[in-house]
Amino acid sequence: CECDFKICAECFGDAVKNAGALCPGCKEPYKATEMEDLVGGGADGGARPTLSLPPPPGGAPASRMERRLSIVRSQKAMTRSQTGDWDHNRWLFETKGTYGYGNAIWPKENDADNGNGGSGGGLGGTDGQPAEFTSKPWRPLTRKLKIPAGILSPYRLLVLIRLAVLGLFLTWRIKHKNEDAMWLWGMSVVCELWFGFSWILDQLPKLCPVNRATDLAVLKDKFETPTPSNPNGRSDLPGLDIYVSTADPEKEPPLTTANTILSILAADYPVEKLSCYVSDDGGALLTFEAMAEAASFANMWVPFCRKHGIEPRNPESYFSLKRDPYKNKVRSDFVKDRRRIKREYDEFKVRINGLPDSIRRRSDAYHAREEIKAMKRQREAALDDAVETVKIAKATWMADGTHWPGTWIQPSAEHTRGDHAGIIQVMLKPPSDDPLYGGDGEEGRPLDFTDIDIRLPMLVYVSREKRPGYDHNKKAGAMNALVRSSAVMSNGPFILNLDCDHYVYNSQAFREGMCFMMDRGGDRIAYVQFPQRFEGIDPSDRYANHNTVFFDVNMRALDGLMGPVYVGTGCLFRRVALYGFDPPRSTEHGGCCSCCFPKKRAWQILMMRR
Ligand SMILES: O=c1ccn([C@@H]2O[C@H](COP(=O)(O)OP(=O)(O)O[C@H]3O[C@H](CO)[C@@H](O)[C@H](O)[C@H]3O)[C@@H](O)[C@H]2O)c(=O)[nH]1
Ligand SMILES: [Mn+2]
Repeated sequence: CECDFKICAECFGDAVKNAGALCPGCKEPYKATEMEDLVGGGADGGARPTLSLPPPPGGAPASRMERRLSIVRSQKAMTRSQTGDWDHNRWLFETKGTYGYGNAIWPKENDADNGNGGSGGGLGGTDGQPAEFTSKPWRPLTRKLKIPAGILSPYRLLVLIRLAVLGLFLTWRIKHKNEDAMWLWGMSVVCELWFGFSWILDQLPKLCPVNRATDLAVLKDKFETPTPSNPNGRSDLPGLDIYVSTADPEKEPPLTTANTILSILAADYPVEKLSCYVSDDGGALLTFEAMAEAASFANMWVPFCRKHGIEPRNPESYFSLKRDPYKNKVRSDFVKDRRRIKREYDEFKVRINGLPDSIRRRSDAYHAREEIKAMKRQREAALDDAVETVKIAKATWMADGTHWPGTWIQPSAEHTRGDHAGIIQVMLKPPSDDPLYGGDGEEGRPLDFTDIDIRLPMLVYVSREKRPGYDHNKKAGAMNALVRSSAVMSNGPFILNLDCDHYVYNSQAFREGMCFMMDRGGDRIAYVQFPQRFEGIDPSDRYANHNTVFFDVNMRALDGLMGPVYVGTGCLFRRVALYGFDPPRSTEHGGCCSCCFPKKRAWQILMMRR
């Protein structure tokens, strides 16, 4: 199959026998040519079974097509950010109605509420489907959308004019030597040449930026719709491991980390396929207990988000939204539920903020007890000797009355930041495979979660071992430790990493990322990166903290070339890509190659299957 999903020869043989078999990778029917090649090239040659494959689903009726595309509606209301401030990013790009496809940027309110995505989808206008969409015999999960020539051509022209001016200037500079100050002249020529060269390097990728759109409805169709082999319509999406790194509970408040975790646990992705790993490089009990609190609050927060389609699913941001929370909410008990959750969240905050104190008090109490014990023991052991003052290290104690293996508040040997044991603790155990519905609001349960799945994804706390004399490589080291530890626990084929101060703004984002990975030819993609958006920046953004040029111009432009650079966070990886294999072949992007050399390609596939 074109997606190169590897299956063993026998399974493929079976698939060939069953007419209409789908490739388990991209859920597309196998193409007849591949099968003929396989059978023809097989050891026994000869007998070719006649195959009756279903016709390619290219000519789907227009009404279905329309349903799959959501249409960008009024742009005016969207130019205000969630804090109510003027949003330059969006104004700059969305006024054309063509910007922002398939990215995690502020999901449209209507989509967020009806929950079934298409959030990235949409066409610049209402006119028909894009050519990329209709020309393919299969239904693509993603589309590449060209930037309209009206926007790009003037920009290219400007680049050309500047290039010409630059050329003229440099010739003038070189031709007009300054005899009085040759050194100065030489140096400025070298510098100007260098600046010119680096400017060209900077401009070239920008000549062909791309936008991408995902189609969440197709993803749902392919992976989550009941089929004969999957009558319950259980999700077939791949496992996803989310890594959150935190290093220091003083600089990175545990409340922020807890909010990040909550936004991940509440994301719209099959619960049994999602696992969340927190890496704590500080090895702090404070972070550990904050995560435990978050896990317990999630029992309420996550079903609440599912029930009412909350966006964003980070409680701190949600409760500080300036817009009307009751808009587009249909369920009559929303007001009551929201009020209740708000109160619970406030109590949760108080608990988290009280943790440092409670840990200290607890440790003091245990320490006093230990000291008395030690004193007694000493008195019994050496009645006559001169009694020395007992001195024991002041440990940090866990709630169950044992020493915390990580960093202690008062550092002592083997309990400092750079020297402590490894800790791994499952905070939420892996959920059952089938949905577990909550009960009504009675029996002590605060909210009515009838028909709402109340399962939570797995949550694991990891603090890697650290010893003096080793280079722990900061965040990269933490990521490595998580790659290894998650490999023996959930081993999700995809990995997404986030810093503790970043959260998932759009609950559909994981699905959107997966569209790229599961699309035909997606096996050649090592990672998909989300742009970063920032909150709490001053309204006029005088220091350009939104970093718009970087995320929305440079990175998109590089995407049109060979792919953007990795920026360190918010990145969805294919796990095997991190395992150090050779990159996949660089030729063959489908298109012309595959139609010119069908034979060769079929053979290649065949070889790999063997
Ligand atoms: O020993 C360490 C040090 C840092 N971190 C984590 O690494 C992340 C990023 O560190 P930070 O100091 O916040 O760097 P920033 O400059 O804010 O981060 C940006 O730049 C980094 C690289 O320069 C990227 O790794 C980050 O993803 C990117 O957000 C945070 O989650 C930290 O908790 C660790 O896990 N262990
Ligand atoms: Mn940071």
